[in-house]
Amino acid sequence: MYPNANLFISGRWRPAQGGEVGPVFNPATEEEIGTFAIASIGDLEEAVSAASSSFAGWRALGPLERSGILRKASALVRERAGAIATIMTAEQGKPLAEAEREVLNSADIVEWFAEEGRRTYGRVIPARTPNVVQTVFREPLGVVAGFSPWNFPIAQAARKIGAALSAGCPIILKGPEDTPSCCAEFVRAFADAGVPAGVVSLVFGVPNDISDFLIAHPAIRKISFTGSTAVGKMLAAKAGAQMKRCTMELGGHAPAIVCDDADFDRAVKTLAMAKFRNAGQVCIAPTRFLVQRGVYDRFLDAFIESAKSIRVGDGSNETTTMGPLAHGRRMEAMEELVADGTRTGGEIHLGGKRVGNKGHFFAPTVISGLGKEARLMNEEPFGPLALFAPFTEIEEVIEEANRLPYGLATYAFTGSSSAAHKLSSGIETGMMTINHHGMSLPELPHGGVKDSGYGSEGGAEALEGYMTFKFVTHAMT
Ligand SMILES: O=CCCC(=O)O
Repeated sequence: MYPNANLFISGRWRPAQGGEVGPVFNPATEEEIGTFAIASIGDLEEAVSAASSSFAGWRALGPLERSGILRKASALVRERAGAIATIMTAEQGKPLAEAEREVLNSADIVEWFAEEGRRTYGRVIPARTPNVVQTVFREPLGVVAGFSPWNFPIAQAARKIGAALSAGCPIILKGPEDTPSCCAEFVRAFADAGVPAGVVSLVFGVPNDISDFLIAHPAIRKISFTGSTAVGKMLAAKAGAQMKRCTMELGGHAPAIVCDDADFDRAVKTLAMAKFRNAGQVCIAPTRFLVQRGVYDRFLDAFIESAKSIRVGDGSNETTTMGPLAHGRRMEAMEELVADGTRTGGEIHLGGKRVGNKGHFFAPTVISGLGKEARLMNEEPFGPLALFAPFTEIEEVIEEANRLPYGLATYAFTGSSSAAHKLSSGIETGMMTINHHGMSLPELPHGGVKDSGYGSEGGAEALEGYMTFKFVTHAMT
């Protein structure tokens, strides 16, 4: 039974003031399975007013008590993981096991922020003159507007809610309209754990209307957005005009570099898993497979074999290892990108087309020989497309990695510490994982450079984004 997604405002679950709703579809069947409430301006006004009123109390509660409430929320999420994962699979499509891992990972994220929020210390700076005390206090910024995406409908909400609340900031989260109910169930854990009214609000609606209203509102002090670079730039511009702090976790086009001396089997296994998890709808997914010439043909063949073993299907079926794309817009995007790729000389080794004629299923796809002008070599595919190209020298692959304006994640496999050092120092990237998949854990920084955004959604760096400093110098009398 799919629960329709309501708004959560002033500590109450309720429909939108005007009763307006939008449809939610199951991407595996294309059937309408429920609805989400569309917030009106009146709803948003109430959410901002409740959040503003809650700020002083939440801040005054202090890190220890806030931590206790967050730990309780995290425990509730763990207890409810099975039920929440079932909803996620129904509305987002990912296989049940992946959905459950995401829910548990989200509980970890909240728990980690609960702990780290207890360590938001200031500092004392020795003064140049006697009887002067110079102190730097770290204070919560105020009410946050968070915008979380449909690809990880809970994990990305967890990063924003966890960081904001542990820092002492109330948050109004605009959840993903394509996958609203699992996000609502996640927020329910905070409500049930005793987060005071107004400290967390959840809204859905017309994204542009919501961002226009929230970003312009004087009570909102910080924006945290995860999504495409195009939308991120738009929101950052609006926020910039209002002098508001932002964390922007945007698109990527990750290079996956495999050198001749890499641990071959490990590289194939790790990169195939990273490419096709969540049907490639992952901001840090490896996209450009840049493989050194000595192992290029063998690696391409082995990767194709690995991709062939993927079982595409309804995520609620236990044997499925890759679900559908989350909505029809992604299917159209895949078809257009592949058509452009073949027009510009790309060779399709595997997939390249939809699977079946019902549901948004797109085959795991491997393409090589794309020119640098191909859209695929420049635009984030956000789907199960792996693009292969050979390289000879390390310097050449660094240049190719840096060619695009993106700089989110980079993967590298090499047995040489000197090559690893050249790659990690030469590539403009927010995150780099060498010889394994080592990103996305709660304690690690998570963010990019260049058009991939700024700020961090993970680690101690994330908390910085929700705090400001106040310097006080005091001459004792
Ligand atoms: O899509 C971006 C997030 C990826 C992750 O948390 O692993």
